[in-house]
Amino acid sequence: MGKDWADEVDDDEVDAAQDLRSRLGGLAPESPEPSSQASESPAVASLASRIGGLSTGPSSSPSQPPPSSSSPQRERERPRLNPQAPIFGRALAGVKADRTEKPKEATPTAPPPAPAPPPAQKTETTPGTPKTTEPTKPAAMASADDGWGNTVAAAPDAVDAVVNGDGDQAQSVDMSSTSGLISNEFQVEVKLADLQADPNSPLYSVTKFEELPIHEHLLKGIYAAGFTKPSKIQEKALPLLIANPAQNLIGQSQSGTGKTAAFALNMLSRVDAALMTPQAICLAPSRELARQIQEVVDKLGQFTQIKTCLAVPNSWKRGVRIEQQIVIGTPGTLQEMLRGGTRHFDPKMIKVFVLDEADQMIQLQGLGDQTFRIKKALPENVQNVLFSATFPEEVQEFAKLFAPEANQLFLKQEDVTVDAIKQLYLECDSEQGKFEALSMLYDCMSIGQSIVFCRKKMTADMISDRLGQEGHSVASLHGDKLSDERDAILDGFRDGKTKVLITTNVIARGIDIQQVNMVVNFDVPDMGPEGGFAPDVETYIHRIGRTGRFGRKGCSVTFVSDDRSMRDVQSIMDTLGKPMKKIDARSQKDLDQLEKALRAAMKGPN
Ligand SMILES: Nc1ncnc2c1ncn2[C@@H]1O[C@H](COP(=O)(O)OP(=O)(O)OP(=O)(O)O)[C@@H](O)[C@H]1O
Repeated sequence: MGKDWADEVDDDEVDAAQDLRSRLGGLAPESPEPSSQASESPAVASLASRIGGLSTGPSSSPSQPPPSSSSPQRERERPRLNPQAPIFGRALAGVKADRTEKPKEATPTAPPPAPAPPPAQKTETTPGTPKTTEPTKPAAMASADDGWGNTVAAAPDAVDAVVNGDGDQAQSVDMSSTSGLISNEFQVEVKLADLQADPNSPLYSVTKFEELPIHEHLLKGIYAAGFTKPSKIQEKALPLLIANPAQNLIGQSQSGTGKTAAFALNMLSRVDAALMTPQAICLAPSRELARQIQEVVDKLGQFTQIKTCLAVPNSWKRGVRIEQQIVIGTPGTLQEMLRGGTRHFDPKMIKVFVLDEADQMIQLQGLGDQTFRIKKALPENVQNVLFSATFPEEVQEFAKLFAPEANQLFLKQEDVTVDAIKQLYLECDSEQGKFEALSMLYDCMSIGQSIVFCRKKMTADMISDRLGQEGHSVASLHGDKLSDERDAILDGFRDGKTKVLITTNVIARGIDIQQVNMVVNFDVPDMGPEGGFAPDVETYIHRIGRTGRFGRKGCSVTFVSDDRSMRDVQSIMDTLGKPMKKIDARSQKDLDQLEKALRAAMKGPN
């Protein structure tokens, strides 16, 4: 399961390694004061030592960033990127030369007009600006090779479109401008109707929202959000969640399939807007995810009088009574709120307790301790709702203890990843080779938007600085940044002001930015020192799940640079039962193929 040993955690959490079962039984020792920042484990340097043995690449210490003093020189020597030219031939020449052998009921105030679903064919623009345009025109597309020998359709000119092999979806990207830091106009059109009609799709359902037991004010919110039909998890979970008497639920569904709306609608259905006190709590592992969930709840609940309160560091005032019906936050801040007894709100009024990313929220190390303490303050008959894209077997057992007699919706292991995400791995010679590759990938990464995940905050900053020096539009986000800064960085990325976000596991889970069409694992995720640095399959699943949201396509590229990272990737492939396409950074043919495949997978211009 995902570990937070490097930087995954919210900045006000504490670690605890107590036995979960005993905590479930009768815990409640006084909780420690949360620290103000996530700490960097000293063990994070160990990747460097593992890589140390390899490669004849440029001789920087693998644990260190490439020497910055050498960068400007290299930058001057490197030809400027030309969007028309093949990317990798130029880029990795040095790498190739250096390569050696490698191993309830809402209380409405005004009666609403009867809600009506939006048209089935949905067009979305950059978040927040719903816009209707003509559907994409697959007929205008020309056939092309996607780089792997599959035929895809490619549209010419400014709007390039690709229909996937099954012809089940049409998307287009309009890149009116692809250069400049803040000037791109990015537009994605998605036709979901066909996808939602495919019984094998996690987005499929036989039901309409009106057939679910949802209040008409919430139906209005659903349609205002642009949803036409429920996804599979929504169709299955909502009737179980909303039924009375309330029952616990543990729900698993692939990343990007609409779990948030499922638990948000349940909270909105169960709280009473006439009562000016919290009645539902939703916990998430990061401030970014908590903010996002709040936005979803606010949007779906916009035709009710229900209000939400964000409980993350610097978002609330100590001593001020909380009157909003739904509190969404991170465990450390919730604990702080509850530390004053009933001063901020009466926890005995809570009816619903939701854990998003639940497997992480109840894990032994990290957030679990705080989560369990909060649960102890709530009434025994609270409805416990646990959602995640991943529930490793051992965590399923804990989840069932946390939410006794829960209705359970679990996926088969082979179904946990979304097929629309094309998974690749790129063999590099060394850490330095990884930087070279990343720099050269930038043209592909910036066709839409991309997230680059690294193990360490320091690496994220260093990559960001370096790409920035090359004139690229990037930002880094991790737990060492101040709260306001973190918010501004993610908002800027959401708004498309930044094309590439370099980050740690802090936003590996839950973050929903539809235009992200590429994820790069600069480092293969691992379990850290407590997990013996074993590959972290769950974190891998969540990381790549930042793309391919609700039927969109995307691709992930995982960098390997030594025997160990290769073994880790192999192990992830074995666990998921899905091969990743290998790209050899030494092979011009492979690199050309990669570029072609990435462009095809990301609907970029060919
Ligand atoms: N019924 C629907 N119709 C269309 N779009 C939907 C529907 N439900 C959710 N979405 C959209 O799908 C996207 C992904 O939803 P969400 O973030 O809830 O996924 P998730 O399952 O929680 O993913 P993760 O496991 O990564 O947290 C969001 O942009 C959301 O607005």
